[in-house]
Amino acid sequence: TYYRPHRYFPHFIRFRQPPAHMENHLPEVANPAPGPRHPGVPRYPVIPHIIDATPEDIQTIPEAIHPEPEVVHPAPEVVRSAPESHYRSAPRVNLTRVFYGVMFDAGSTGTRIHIYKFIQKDPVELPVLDNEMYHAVKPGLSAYKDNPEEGGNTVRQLLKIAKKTVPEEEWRRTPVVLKATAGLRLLPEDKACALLNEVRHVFHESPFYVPSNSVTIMNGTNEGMFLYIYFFFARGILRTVGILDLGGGSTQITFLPKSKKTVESAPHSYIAKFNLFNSTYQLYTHSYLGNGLYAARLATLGALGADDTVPPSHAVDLHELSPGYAGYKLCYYEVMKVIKGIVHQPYEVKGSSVFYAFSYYFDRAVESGLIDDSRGGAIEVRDFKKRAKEVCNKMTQYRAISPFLCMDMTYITCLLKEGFGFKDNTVLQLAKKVNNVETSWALGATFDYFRNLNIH
Ligand SMILES: O=c1ccn([C@@H]2O[C@H](COP(=O)(O)OP(=O)(O)O)[C@@H](O)[C@H]2O)c(=O)[nH]1
Repeated sequence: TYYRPHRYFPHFIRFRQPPAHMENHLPEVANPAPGPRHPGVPRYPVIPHIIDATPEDIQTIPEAIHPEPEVVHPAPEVVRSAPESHYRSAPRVNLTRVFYGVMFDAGSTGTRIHIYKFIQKDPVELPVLDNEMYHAVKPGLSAYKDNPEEGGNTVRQLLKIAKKTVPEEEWRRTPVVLKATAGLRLLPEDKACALLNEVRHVFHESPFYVPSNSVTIMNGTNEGMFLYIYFFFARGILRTVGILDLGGGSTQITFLPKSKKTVESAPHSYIAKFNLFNSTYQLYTHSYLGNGLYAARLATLGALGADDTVPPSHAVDLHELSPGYAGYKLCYYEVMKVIKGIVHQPYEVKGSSVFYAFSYYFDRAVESGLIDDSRGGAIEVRDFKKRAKEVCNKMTQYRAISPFLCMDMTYITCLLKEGFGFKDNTVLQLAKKVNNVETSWALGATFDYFRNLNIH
């Protein structure tokens, strides 16, 4: 568990209210539409609309579609002193509101809770993230597919942290939301439903506000898009950034295309649109289900079942399965089967953009000694390849670190080169945190959820 006090929304960015007709069309979340107030439904501070996700029906918009958000100089933080008579005639109203949001990330390899505290000084400004409490448990919910009650217990444990973090008087109006990713997407429907129902039950037992549809399986497009939104707030820039995310069950690629050709040559469903600061943005984003690191291991070993994303504990490396069958080249040949013909090569990755790479890209780069755990760092695609060769050809040296390191490093190299089509010299910026904030789609999703909860 850790507690991260920070304010990372660039406070110089003022929000401009988008047109009222803009609606969110997130397919998997049927959030309550703003409407008449219902008894028992908490009221939230006015949160400006920030995201418009419309995965389908994209029109090509002109090349210059990516304006920088308007930068407005900050209003002075310190309130100037006024004569006493002024206070008497016009007392100052404190518009500052504090509110919380609890987002669960039910991933294939673990369940994580993000407890966000927001401060909004003015209803027309974007709220500022004051701090975040984060805790993760392993394994993920999908590991409890045959025992949903146990899965529910992991969520119950994490909710205890939320109760300790959120002041009691705020519980009733603090929403709890869980979004599941690849682990549950890969389960048979009945098993996934049983787990989601159990979580719903646990949520309703809790003193928090449970919005309708607060427990869902998120679609891959939104996973990529919410991570992008997170990145925007963490970095304060939207231009020329690409993101690669490698989870246990799925892998995502998301970037803001610079070239019209990228949009035109991409499969229709890979282009998503959203609205931020009154501007429309088009993203290239896709999640490859079954191409996460753990799922790829199983597929390479020929052991992928429909409802498995985590290898059994007795799983062994490819080299152990086939004595004498060692070395980078042979491993590359095997993992290639998991990628070939599945992964689309966007037109633009051949260019010189820098891509940020998170999650298992980061973890494996650390384990193989390519980067430092605390600092992260920039490497080239060819560095993954070089280190993969070293690891595979010196298995005895690396086996103690991870018996799967050769396969994982080879898979990452193959995914980047043969899958997405990156050049050897493409720079990958590896990070666990951006501006001291751990990378997660959870923040983008929390903002989107709050907008929909904005019941007047
Ligand atoms: O808040 C988070 C959530 C996940 N991860 C990383 O994401 C990877 C696993 O993702 P997950 O289990 O969610 O896989 P998915 O279900 O998306 O395939 C691991 O490297 C985690 O350390 C992380 O760094 N921070």
